[in-house]
Amino acid sequence: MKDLAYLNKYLYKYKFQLLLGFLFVSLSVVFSIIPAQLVRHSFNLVSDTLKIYPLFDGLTIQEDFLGMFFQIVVFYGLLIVCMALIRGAFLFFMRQFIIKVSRKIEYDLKNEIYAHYQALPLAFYRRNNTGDLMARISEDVSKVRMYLGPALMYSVNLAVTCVLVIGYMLTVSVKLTLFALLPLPLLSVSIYYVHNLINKRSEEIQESLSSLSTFVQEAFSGIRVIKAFVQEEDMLRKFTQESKEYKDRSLKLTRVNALFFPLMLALIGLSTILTVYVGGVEVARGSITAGNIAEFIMYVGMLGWPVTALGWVTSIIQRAAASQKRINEFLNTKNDIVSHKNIEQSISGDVRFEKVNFVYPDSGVHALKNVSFEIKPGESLAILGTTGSGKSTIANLLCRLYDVKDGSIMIDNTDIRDYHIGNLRSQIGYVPQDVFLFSDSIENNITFGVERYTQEEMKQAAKDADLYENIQGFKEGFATRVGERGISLSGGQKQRVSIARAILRKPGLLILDDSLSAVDTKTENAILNSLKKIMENRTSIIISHRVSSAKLADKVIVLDDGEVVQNGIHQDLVREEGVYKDLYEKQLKGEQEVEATVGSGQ
Ligand SMILES: Nc1ncnc2c1ncn2[C@@H]1O[C@H](COP(=O)(O)OP(=O)(O)OP(=O)(O)O)[C@@H](O)[C@H]1O
Repeated sequence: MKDLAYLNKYLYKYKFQLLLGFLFVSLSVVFSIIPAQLVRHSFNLVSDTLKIYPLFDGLTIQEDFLGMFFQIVVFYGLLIVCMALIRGAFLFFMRQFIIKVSRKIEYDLKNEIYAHYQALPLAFYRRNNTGDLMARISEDVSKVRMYLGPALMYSVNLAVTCVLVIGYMLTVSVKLTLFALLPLPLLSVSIYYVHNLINKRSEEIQESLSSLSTFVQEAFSGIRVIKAFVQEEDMLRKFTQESKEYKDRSLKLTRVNALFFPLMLALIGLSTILTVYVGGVEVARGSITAGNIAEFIMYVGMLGWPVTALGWVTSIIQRAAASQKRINEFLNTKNDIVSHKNIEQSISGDVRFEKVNFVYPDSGVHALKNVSFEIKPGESLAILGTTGSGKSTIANLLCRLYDVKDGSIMIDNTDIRDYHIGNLRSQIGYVPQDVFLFSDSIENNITFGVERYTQEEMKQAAKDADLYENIQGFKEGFATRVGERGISLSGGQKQRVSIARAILRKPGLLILDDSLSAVDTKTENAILNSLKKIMENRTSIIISHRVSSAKLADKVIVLDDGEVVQNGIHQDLVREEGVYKDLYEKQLKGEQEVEATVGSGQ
């Protein structure tokens, strides 16, 4: 329960609307009690009239008496209808205020969680899977909203109804009140259990549904592999199995759901029977009137729903508390990548690694060992190495996706940890290894994150990334949509959109993390030559497996198992015995073989 205290700040924010909502709840209860009392009066009136009427037998006054009696009954009827209308209006305002507040808090909470997610470091995303992140911002927030809206509303309704109705019932007859209320706690407890069962079954269904959707989503994304491996039949069998699981669980829920209303009606019915029986005995004794029985039956009806809601509300609150606990776990996760000095300055691209050792906090992998190198503004550095040797880790550290703990990284003679993170990142053009394009137009993908740009600048970025000609070939040019519901770009085209995106920001530091792997050597050379012009007074880092990418760079470092094993310039390194020369010869031989095959037309 203490987890839900986190939401108090929001309840406080909307306190006036909530208080108004609670006022309307109370008024609606008052206006549901008045009709019951009017019914008692009219019942008593009818029974009194039935007693008096025969006394006027044979007198002319009997006709007038009857007329007056009907008028009064009609008057009572109209009054009851009016009360019902007024109550209806209050119920409307009650929902308008309380449920609206719950929706507003749901909106605020989602925004808060999303903003917090975005601030958290990459390590957080590696620890938690996407499904879990999504569940907390959607399902868990919805469960919390049930507490803020319906649960609060019905709790207040229950409290006011119980105080007013039971209070009044006790003044009429303590004995009748006790008998009438006897089955109601049973109702509350059984609804609590039934509702918990319903929740359990619903969660099972939710699980089934999410596994079914994951299955379908993977099957559609991987349709090429499925067709190539002729697995359609097998996939259909698995789908049918998942689907059957979902159906069976849904049927189980339907069975429990069917229990809800009969149970409620049976217990309220039991209350009514007890009221009529015990009330009848009391009327015979003359301690209460027939009107009292009629009004008690109405009271029992009025208490039925709030008492049912008590079981329901208890279960909602329990679930909301569990959900809020999960949300709080994420909200309390601290971002450990922080700057104390928050320096904001434009960088010229002087980069220095000084004895950097880096161990990934989540996996414990020692990715960089004593790495030192320096790049001057305007220089380009190629980082080569075998897979897993730590190349991308250098890019991660430069973008401050992780912070270095041992050794230091200096940019323009300032420790990278002293920069304002947003300011630093906005000056880095980072093209990650796994290219990501949004389902949007090519233009929006290129200009992502750049607020001001001219069409000319955007086109120039596309030209420098050797992409312009390709885009001209598309019917809608830069407005062509990519990704889902758009066209599919080739691997090399995607990489070049990503490069154009980085170039357009006119970065002080450009990092290409294996971003030319999907283009041929001719395109690779064209892009690297354009980059040379653009990056004249800036720095570029080209991470690659290919020597062809490295030979145009001013400097090369070779990594092996996190260590710098060679450094120098291409011309020297190809002569020096070592990894670089081996790689160069292997790749040269590969290229010659390809040329020979193409040349002989095989
Ligand atoms: N985010 C991460 N969390 C934990 N461990 C990581 C993470 N990223 C990389 N590693 C580990 O660190 C080591 C170096 O990885 P890195 O991605 O820097 O290699 P790389 O040289 O870029 O490889 P490749 O050429 O295959 O991309 C690897 O053993 C890898 O498993």
